[in-house]
Amino acid sequence: MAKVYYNAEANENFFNNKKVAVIGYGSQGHAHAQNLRDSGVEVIIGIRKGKSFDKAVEDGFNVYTVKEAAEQADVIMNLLPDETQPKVYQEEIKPVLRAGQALMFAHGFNVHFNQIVPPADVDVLLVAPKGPGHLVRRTYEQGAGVPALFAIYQDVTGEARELALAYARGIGSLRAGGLETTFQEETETDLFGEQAVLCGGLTALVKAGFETLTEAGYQPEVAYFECLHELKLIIDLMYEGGMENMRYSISDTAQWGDFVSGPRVVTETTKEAMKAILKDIQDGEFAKGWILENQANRPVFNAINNRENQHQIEVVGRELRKMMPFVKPQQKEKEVVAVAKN
Ligand SMILES: NC(=O)C1=CN([C@@H]2O[C@H](COP(=O)(O)OP(=O)(O)OC[C@H]3O[C@@H](n4cnc5c(N)ncnc54)[C@H](OP(=O)(O)O)[C@@H]3O)[C@@H](O)[C@H]2O)C=CC1
Ligand SMILES: CC[C@](O)(C(C)=O)C(=O)O
Ligand SMILES: [Mg+2]
Ligand SMILES: [Mg+2]
Repeated sequence: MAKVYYNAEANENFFNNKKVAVIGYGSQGHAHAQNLRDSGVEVIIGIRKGKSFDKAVEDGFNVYTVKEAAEQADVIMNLLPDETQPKVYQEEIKPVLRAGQALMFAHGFNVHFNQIVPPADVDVLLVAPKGPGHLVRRTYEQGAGVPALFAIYQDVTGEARELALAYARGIGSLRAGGLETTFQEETETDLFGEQAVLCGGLTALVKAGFETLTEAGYQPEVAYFECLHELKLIIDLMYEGGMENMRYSISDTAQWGDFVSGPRVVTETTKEAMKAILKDIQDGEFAKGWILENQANRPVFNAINNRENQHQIEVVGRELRKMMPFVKPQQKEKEVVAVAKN
């Protein structure tokens, strides 16, 4: 089994007399910054003027431009969106990078696909939480954490590994476990996971189930509860104790249906499609498409996003959730609804 690192294996004093600049204050940025601060690390924020800037100030941080923050920090954690990182790096980080500083990422995309080529005299590493930023913060506050991968791309100071572990500890990830990897493995597995299983695979599965029921004449509200709402309850059981634990809790009828019908939905053809997705990731085809889509100002991304937000499962879900005050939107929902109405 791979070695898994926990709090005891990280140097809790590593950040004494060191300053961390968290660049970006979005999903991961706010979580890293607040968790590190609560772990006793001196954190400053580098961000453009706007919503995140105001939020970081409101949360009590010293907030600077990206350039100013990068200049005064020992460790620079790059938490801008992947697609904006190369330009901001070229214009605001690279000009002030000093030998011996550490340049960090939470995803290897730009380094692995050569969109950012760091100079040879800085440490380059990643600490990539395996979970959404808002959960990185929420679980930390609950005394738990989200597991993380860490990888060293360049170690000029001889301290990069110690930094990676101390950083992962500071954001709470070593409460759950840290695994060493490479930039290549983190990038390719992360892209594959989000496309084929966690986000793309899951939403496609849920929509197909919902559409199958509603097209057969069943009530959309019933289909919503069956295919989306209950998913969290089922996933919670898998999160807590694997598929075995979920199957222990469901009826034997459901378990038999799971065994005989699951493989009819996810077939060898599905696996072939997954292999094709993985190949596109490995040979850079997916990265190329995403970079070009951003250069063209995201026409396809925006069109699909609007269409998805208006899908019947989303419209019905918004109404049903209003009657479940315990299912509170914790972050984005208001903005998503506003976009869907436009
Ligand atoms: N989202 C997640 O949970 C995960 C993300 N990651 C990785 O973490 C990194 C950050 O992603 P994520 O947290 O989703 O990013 P978000 O989109 O949530 O946040 C991006 C932040 O960067 C700011 N920003 C955007 N453009 C600029 C710019 N040109 N100059 C200065 N600031 C800017 C935004 O500010 P503003 O409000 O002004 O737009 C915002 O604060 C990525 O590498 C991603 O792959 C890794 C694991 C999980
Ligand atoms: C699953 C999506 C993710 O990879 C993540 C939250 O880990 C991301 O890029 O947001
Ligand atoms: Mg991920
Ligand atoms: Mg990802």
